[in-house]
Amino acid sequence: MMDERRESRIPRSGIPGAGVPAPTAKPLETSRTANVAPTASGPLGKRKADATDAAPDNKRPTFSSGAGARPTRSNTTGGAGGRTTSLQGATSARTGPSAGVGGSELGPIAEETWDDIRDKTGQGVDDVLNKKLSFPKGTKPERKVEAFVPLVKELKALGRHLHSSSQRLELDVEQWKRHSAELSTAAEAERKEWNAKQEEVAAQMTQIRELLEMQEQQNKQLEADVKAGEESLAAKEAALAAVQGKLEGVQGEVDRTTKALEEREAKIREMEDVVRTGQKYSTTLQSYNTSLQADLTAEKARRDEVQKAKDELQGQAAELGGKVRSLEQLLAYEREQVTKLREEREAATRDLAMLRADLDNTRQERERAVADAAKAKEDMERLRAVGGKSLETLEALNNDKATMEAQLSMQIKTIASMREELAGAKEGRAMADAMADSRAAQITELKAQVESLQSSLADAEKRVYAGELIRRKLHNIIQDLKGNIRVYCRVRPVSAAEAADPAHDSEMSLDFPTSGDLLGRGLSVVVPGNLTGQAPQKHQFAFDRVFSPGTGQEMVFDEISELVQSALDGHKVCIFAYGQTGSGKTYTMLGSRDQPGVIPRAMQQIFTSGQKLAAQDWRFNMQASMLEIYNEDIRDLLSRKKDDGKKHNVTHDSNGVTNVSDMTMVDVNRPEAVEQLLAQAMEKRTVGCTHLNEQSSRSHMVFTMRIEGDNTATGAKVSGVLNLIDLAGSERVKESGATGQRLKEAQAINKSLSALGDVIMALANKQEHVPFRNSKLTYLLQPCLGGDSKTLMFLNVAPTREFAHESMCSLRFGSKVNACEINVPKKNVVVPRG
Ligand SMILES: Nc1ncnc2c1ncn2[C@@H]1O[C@H](COP(=O)(O)OP(=O)(O)OP(=O)(O)O)[C@@H](O)[C@H]1O
Repeated sequence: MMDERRESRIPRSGIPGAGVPAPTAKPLETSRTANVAPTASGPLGKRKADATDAAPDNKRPTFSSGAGARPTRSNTTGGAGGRTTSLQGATSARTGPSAGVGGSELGPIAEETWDDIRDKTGQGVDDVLNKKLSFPKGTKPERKVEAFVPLVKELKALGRHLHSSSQRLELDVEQWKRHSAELSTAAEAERKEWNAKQEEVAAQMTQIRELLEMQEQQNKQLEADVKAGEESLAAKEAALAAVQGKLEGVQGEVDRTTKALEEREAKIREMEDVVRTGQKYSTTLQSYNTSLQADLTAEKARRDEVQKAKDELQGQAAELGGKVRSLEQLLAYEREQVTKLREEREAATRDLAMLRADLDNTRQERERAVADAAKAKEDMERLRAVGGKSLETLEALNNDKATMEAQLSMQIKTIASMREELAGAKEGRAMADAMADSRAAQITELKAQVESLQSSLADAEKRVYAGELIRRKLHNIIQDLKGNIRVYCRVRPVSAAEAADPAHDSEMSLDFPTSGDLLGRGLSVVVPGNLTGQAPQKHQFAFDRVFSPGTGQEMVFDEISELVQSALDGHKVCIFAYGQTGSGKTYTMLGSRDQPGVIPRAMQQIFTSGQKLAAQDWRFNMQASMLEIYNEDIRDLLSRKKDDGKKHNVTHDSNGVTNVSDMTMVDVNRPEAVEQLLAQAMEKRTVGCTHLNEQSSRSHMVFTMRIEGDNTATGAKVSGVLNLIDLAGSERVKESGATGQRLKEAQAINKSLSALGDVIMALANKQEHVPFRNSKLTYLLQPCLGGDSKTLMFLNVAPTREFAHESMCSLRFGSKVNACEINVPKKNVVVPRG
């Protein structure tokens, strides 16, 4: 700062005495501060004196540091003395070794550079130049000269400094000139280039101007168009405003429609999702179905094989049974023989004993006779000896002896023959014993054979039963997968009254296949011809199962027990009986005390299974309700009052569970409780005598059981519903002979059944609208018919020709129902997390 301040005092016109013109003060400063490079304020711009910044740059001149290099202090450092510029300094310099007097004496003094002096004394150029020395009077000239020496040195140094600065400046100027010439050349080239570019730009400008003119013309045209457009727009806007009003009105409608549409679309999307999922599921199910079908076919083949084996075994068993019977007869005969022989042997033994006794007697008698003869001989001898005995006595004695001897020989013969007989009897007994033993061995062997045959028969029967169970399960699975309503057709037997009634055509109109694919599934009906000449016609039908008249209640229930079971597994199950009046619906669903039907058996099964499942920590809570639909009114059959007068409404919740308002729900936990409820309900149910059925149901009866189960160990929950429905029978009003109240009932029944027919048709034809709401019955059955319930219909049919037309109608209806697809039944199970 100090330097700058001082140096600024250098006159701009130049340094007097330096002889170097200073173009401006700046070059001087430059030489002072950086004598190797022009300062930033110089014409060449700022340049660092740093050697690393010496990169060649064509546009900037480079300066050699040699010529302008500032001498280093060591080069210039002289002795310590002679550096002061003041008198006081001169005084101190006097002690220096170089102190001398006069100009010649200045030569040997080491020359200080101006920079050293300036640094040391802090003087500027002006200070030195303007320095004046004054001496007191009488100062000796030598002293004065001495005093002038430092000033001279300073001036010399300044002179040298200015000289070298001027040289450097000259060099700089030289370089500057060179650079300037280079720049001029470059500038000239650039100017030429620039001129060329300018010309180019001018040409472009001309083009642009032309374009602009064209654009302007177009703009004008456009403006005119816009104006015309604006006018027509204004006109249109006016028209639009008029339409706008109308449009706003329509818009509201459109908005509403759009909203409805969006809702519909959302629903459609939802449905599509459901359909897609369903399709995926269906594909999976189809493949599963195919594999099940294959399994079923294999199972059927196995069943057929087993059946064949069973038949063979049964044949063998029958044959063996015959053999066993004949052997048993033989055995009985042999036993009889053995008994007889035993008796004979005992009789022979008894005879022998008697003979032995006789023999002993005879022996004794003979011995006695021999003794008597010996005595008589002795007597005779004695008489002869005495000489006086008569000849007659002797002869008599001889005769006695002869008789006795004859008797003896006869007895000996008898004994011999008796001995022979005894030996023969003994032989016969031994033979009989041996025969009896061999027969007994044969019988044991045969018994073992029979037992083994019976056990293999039992095995075969077990296998047949197991195969049958598998078939039934597979059938049920397939039914579930198909999602169809199952139809089991049941044909009742001809009643005694029908058989006895001469006016009743009690010939069978139905026929059942005895073999082949439709065995147990098919039936044909012959519709008799009529007076108009129409020939009798035979129609074939096939259902999921057909029960011929001989089928008992147990077997029928056996076929649906799986379905009932699934209510306990959390499914909605619906079983209903349909058919003409008197065809056996109530018999099938309720049965009698001796022959209980589906409802009591289902209850029994559910309670038994529930108890079994208790071992696996399941607890069930069951509630029952019963209602009838009579003349389109719902009545609570479990209400204590005869007619509670309540209006009952049917609703279905989002899970497809049906609720009927104000119904009596009874907790049931044992089958007997259900029996009581059934008895109570049956007393209340509307039943009447008709021409066709003594105890005809005049209403549709619905028994509902809700089953809630939870597993105390796993926390799983199930919720199932079992709907068991006994529909009122369809009837031809004319033939039923109904009048008055019965006629009204019949009409209501027929109306609701025809509504059921409409619903079935709509479902079978996959119509968009299904008229569930057309009757209380169809609305109540909606989840069973159109939902995800497992549904089965008993199609009850009367067997005789009398009812052939009604049977035809029922069978056709059954086929339609069988074709109805409902959703794949789903289980209501909550499985706890983790
Ligand atoms: N499978 C069967 N075996 C023996 N008897 C039967 C069978 N089916 C029905 N019956 C008898 O036939 C008669 C009529 O049966 P049921 O009352 O069950 O008919 P329904 O279809 O319910 O008639 P409705 O519609 O008039 O009520 C009854 O006496 C019943 O015992």
